[in-house]
Amino acid sequence: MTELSPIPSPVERVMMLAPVIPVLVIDDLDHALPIAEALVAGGLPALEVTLRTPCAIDAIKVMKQVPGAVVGAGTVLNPDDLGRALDAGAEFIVSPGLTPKLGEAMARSGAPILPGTANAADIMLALELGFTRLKFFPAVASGGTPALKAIAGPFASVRFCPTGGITQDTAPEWLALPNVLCVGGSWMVPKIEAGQRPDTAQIERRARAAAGLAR
Ligand SMILES: O=C(O)C(=O)C[C@H](O)[C@H](O)COP(=O)(O)O
Repeated sequence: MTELSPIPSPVERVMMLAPVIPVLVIDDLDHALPIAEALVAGGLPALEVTLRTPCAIDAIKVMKQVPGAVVGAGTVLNPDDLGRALDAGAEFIVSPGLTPKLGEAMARSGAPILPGTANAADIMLALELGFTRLKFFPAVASGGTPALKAIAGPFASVRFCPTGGITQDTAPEWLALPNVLCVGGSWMVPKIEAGQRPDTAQIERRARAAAGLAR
């Protein structure tokens, strides 16, 4: 089994930018810039914009204007989503799960990719496709840290970004695992009610606390 290569792959470089990748649901395009600025100012440069809202693709383009931001797309469900995200300039791609069709398109794209996996079969499909840096989703519901500890046995060369149900308080247990490079989570940016502006001071504070987590 190979250990971590001394030269980090492009996706590993994204994973190492900060201990936490914020997972963002942008409902209003006007929120994209202030949210990205606050997260980057707080020390979280890698931003995952989920393709769950109509303005997500435009939000990726807007956030890329923030100096220091490395903007990726999440909730990439199929090759179409992948194409739209890459056309918008997404610098990394995250999927919640993995299918052969999506996996082959992701491998062909050559982009930095974190395919979603939840169990040994998913991880084996990812390895067949050449991916060794994976999202573990939904992390808590899929067995939490005991699951990822058990996975380290047969899959010693794989490194993960667990996401789903992780908070500022529980992130340290995950970041302490040797097969975890970073975690993903949405807790830095609370849901913004219609008509409200993002509370950028709060977002920056939460980002700074997340960026300060040890790994
Ligand atoms: O949309 C996707 O592509 C996903 O994979 C789901 C997100 O990663 C989680 O929804 C974030 O989880 P929370 O931090 O528990 O909110």
